[in-house]
Formats: sequence, C-alpha cells, structure tokens
Amino acid sequence: MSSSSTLSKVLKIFKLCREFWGKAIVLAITLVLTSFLSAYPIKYIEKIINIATSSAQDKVKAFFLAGCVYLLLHVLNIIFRALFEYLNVYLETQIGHKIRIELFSKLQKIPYRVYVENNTSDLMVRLIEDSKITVSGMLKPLTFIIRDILIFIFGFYYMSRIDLQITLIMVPIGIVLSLQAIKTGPKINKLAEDERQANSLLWGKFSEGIKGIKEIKSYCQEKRFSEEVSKKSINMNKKILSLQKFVIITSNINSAFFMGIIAFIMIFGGYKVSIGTLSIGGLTAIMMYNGLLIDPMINFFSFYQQMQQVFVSSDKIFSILEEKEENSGEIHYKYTFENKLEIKELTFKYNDKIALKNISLNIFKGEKVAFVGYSGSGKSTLCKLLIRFYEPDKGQIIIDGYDIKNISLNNLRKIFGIVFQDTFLFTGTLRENILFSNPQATEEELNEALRIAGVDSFLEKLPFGLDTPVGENGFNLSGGERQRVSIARTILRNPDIIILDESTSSLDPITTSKVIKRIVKKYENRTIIFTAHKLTTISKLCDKIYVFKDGEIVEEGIHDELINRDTLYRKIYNAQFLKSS
Ligand SMILES: Nc1ncnc2c1ncn2[C@@H]1O[C@H](COP(=O)(O)OP(=O)(O)OP(=O)(O)O)[C@@H](O)[C@H]1O
Repeated sequence: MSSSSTLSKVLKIFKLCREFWGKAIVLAITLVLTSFLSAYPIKYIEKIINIATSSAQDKVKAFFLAGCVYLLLHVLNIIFRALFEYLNVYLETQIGHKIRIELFSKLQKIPYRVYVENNTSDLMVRLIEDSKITVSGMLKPLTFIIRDILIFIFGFYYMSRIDLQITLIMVPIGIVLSLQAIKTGPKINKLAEDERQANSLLWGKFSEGIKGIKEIKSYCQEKRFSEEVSKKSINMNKKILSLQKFVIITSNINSAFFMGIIAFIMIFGGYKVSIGTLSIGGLTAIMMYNGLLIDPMINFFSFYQQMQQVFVSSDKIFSILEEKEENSGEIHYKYTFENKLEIKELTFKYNDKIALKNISLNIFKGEKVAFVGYSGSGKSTLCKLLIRFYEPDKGQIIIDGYDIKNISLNNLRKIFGIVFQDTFLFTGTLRENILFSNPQATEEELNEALRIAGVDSFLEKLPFGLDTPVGENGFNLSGGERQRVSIARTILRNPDIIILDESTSSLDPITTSKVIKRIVKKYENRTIIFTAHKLTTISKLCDKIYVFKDGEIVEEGIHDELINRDTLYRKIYNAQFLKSS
C-alpha cells in the first residue's frame, strides 16, 4: 500500500469523526502533558545521583527537595494519564456509535439490489466487527502512538542534553524501523484481508445453521453441517495464526535489534564514565531514557502493523458508506394515482440473465389485473420494478405521465402497497407488526384491516389477542396467518395501487376466496394487480390478464377470451381447475 493511500485512508477515518474534534483537542492536551511528565522527571534521578556522588554539603535537604519534585511530577502525570485514558475510551464508544449508526442508516438507503447481491452475513460482519476494529484498532493505538512520539521527542531532547554522541546512536534504529515497517505493511494487509474473509465465511455458515435449522433437522444433516462449520472455523484459525506468526516474528526480530543497541549504549556509556566524560547520574539517566525511547519505537512498529488490519476493516465500511444511494427521484412530486400506469418496452436483466423482455402494457385506475404464468416467468420481477427495487435496463414505467424514476421514492412507495409471498415479522406484538406500515392508524382503521385480511378469524386463538408477542422468540404464526398479517399491514397503508404477489399462496381456497373478495370490494375504485397461481379465485374478477412466459408477455385478454382459445392460459387454468375440483 502506498503511503499516500495510507494517508488518504487515515484522513477518511478522521473525516468521519470530525464532530469530536473538541474532545480530541482536550485529549491531545492531556497527551502532551503526560508525554512531557513521563520524560522530564528522569532529570531529577540524574540530579539525586549526581548529588549523592558529589562532595556537596547538606545533601539531605537537596535529596528531599529533588524527591518531592519528582513525586509531584509523577502524581500530576498519573492524573493526566487517567484523564487521557478515560477520554480515549469515551471517544472510542462515541465514535463507535456514530460509525455503527451511519453504517446502518446508509444500509437502509442503498438499493435493494445490494442486499440481493451481497451475502447478508458479510453485511452483519461489517456492521458489528469491522466498525469495532476500525474504531478500537485505530483510535487507541493512534492516540497512544502520538503520546509515544511525544515521549520520544522529549526523551530524545533531554538525553541529547546529557550526551549527544550516545543519543545519536538512536537515529539508525529509527531508519531501520521505518524501512522494516514499509516492507512488511503490504504482507500484513494481505494476511489481515484473508483473516477477515475467513471470519465472514464462518459467520455466514453460523447464520445459515441458525436460519436453516428446519431444513438441517428435517434432512438429518446436523453432523454434516457441524463438520462444515468446523472446517470454516479451522480455516479461520489458520488465517489468524498466519497473520500472528508473521507479526510475532517481525516484532521480535526488532526487539532483538533494540536490545543489541541498548547493550552497545551500556558498554559505550560505561566507557565514557570510566574516562570521566560522563557522570554516573548521567549514565543512569541515559539508561532510563533508553527504556523510555525504545518503547515508543517498538509501539510504532506494532502500531503500523495494527493499522494494516484496521485498513482492511475500514475499507469494508467505506465501501458501504460510499455506495450509491437509491436515486430518490425528487424531480416530480405526485401524491396519488389518477389515471394510467404505462409500462413501455421494458427489459430487465439480473446480471446477464434476461428476466423481462420488451414488456409493454397499460393499467388504468380502478382496473383489476392479473400477471399469470409458470414459476420463474418474471411476474414478481415486474412487481419489484414497479416499486423501484430494481431499475430497468431498457424502457420506462410511467405513472400519469411521470417516469417513476423521477417520482420521489417515498411518494412512489406510498402509491403502491405490495404484499409479498413471504412475510417478515418483527420482534414485537401482532398489533405493532400490523401498525408497522402506518403507526398513526386509528383503532377503526386497524379493525377494518383485520377484518378484510381475515386476521380477526384467528385472533381469539392467540393468548393475548392483538397484543400477543410474535416475530423472533414470539408466538409462531402459520404461513397462512403470516400472509394475512401482511395483507392487513398493506391495507392499513391505504395505497392507490395494491399488488398481491402470490400473497395468498399459503391460504386454503375458501379463505383465499373470502379475503380476495373483501379486498376487491374495499378497493372497488382502486387498482389491484394480482400475481397468482390460483387462477380459479381471481380470473373472473380481472379486467385484464397478462400471461408471462420466459420474461415475455405471450397472451393478454380477459378470462372468457383466453379460456376459449388454445392458449397457455387455458392450459394453466384447466390444470388448476382439475386439481382443485
Ligand atoms: N435476485 C435474483 N438474481 C438472479 N436471478 C433472479 C433473481 N430473482 C429472480 N431471478 C430469476 O428471474 C426469473 C424471474 O423470476 P421471478 O421471481 O420474477 O419469477 P416469477 O414468475 O415471479 O416466479 P414465481 O411464480 O415462482 O414467484 C427467474 O428465472 C429467476 O430465477
């Protein structure tokens, strides 16, 4: 990694923390004070030894005075050091909070596509692990290293005043160390990247093991799955060991080098005392300064190594923070659907695979429309494009003359209410889950939504009715019950266009028919788009049916027209009709 990119990474992290500069300045002041107070008192040790070895009168008074000043300086040092350490922890927690929240709110604004394309466990690792490593791995060493550098400067200055010749021996150490750091940096960066990748794969397996427990147990795959987790865990250990082995070897080679230098200074200093060019107090102080100077140098090297690991994590964080947000399309504000939804020559690909090909259709206000077709023919994809979970590769979706890419996203997603096949329940009560779409809804609106969606019919079975906890660790609702909760949620939002994407697939035919009839009655003057396999329930209610095959519309018309010709629709309908009868 070049030093300029290192600098830009450090600057980026600092920019993220800019609001804490006031506290950072106080931290810096305590830093300067503790650094100075670590180096300066050594002068008094030199003084005491020199008094002791001199022929001066009234030595006791001089010892007492020097000892008191030495103690006072140390007490001050302890106070500033405690303040410095507390401020450090305080900033660490505050910056950690800021990064986690920024990261999470950014995750809420990035396109749905990013979630589909990324491994969700990797996103979790970024939220929890990478933010922790970036803050604790960066702030603490960085502040401590600044303190160490200051200690080094003060120590170097006072030591040079005792004996410049011996002090200059420290210079080559600095040069060797810098070269060493520059040489080993990229290798450590690579090893840290491998370790993080292995960590993310292990998290992914853990998460699959928990989310997929139904499948694992029902197929008796517990042993095999545990073995796979174990392999990932062993692999992570290998990567940790490779990194740590490299770090331990390089830092210990450095320590050996430093010890050699100290030994040399001892010999050279002893020689100078014997020929009378250095006092005993001076030699003792130099030995103490040596200890003081060596630590910062070793710390600097390990700090540089640690920073390589921090950069791997901070890169992952910035790759999210710099991710393009959903185009919020603020050009036109349009609050309601008045007349016509046009889909014009729309083509969409998932990566390189075509999912929708040249789709054109018009849906008018109040119409009930069905998208019909075999599984995988593109119906759900079209629904997701309508609410801009994805952007089309070609063509346009136009509402009352406005391209939806120019309608504010909030507004667009208020026009549409979509009920997906699978329903996610949040931790909380059933009431909170239904009110999720519209927390301000009145009790009357809530009751109506419960009635239309058929939630009321299973409420009395629940131990606390609407106040029964559901979601994670809550009461387990059946698939059909969950779908009805989702329908109630969407009704409560009161959308202009309601999309029911296979939203009754888990309901029995009688309940499906009742729920659909109530929805159609409630939204008599509004637009409903069904995507459904259960044609017998919806086909006769629809003003238009579009039949999809391999991403294209191959037939369109009303039920009576399509059923009387040799159509794909008739094939699907008859197969279902025979099955249900
Ligand atoms: N996130 C995705 N990444 C890549 N391909 C996808 C993705 N989602 C869907 N597809 C593919 O796009 C095609 C259309 O899928 P889509 O879900 O729209 O079909 P569908 O008609 O709604 O099917 P179903 O009735 O089973 O829900 C399928 O071939 C599917 O495999």
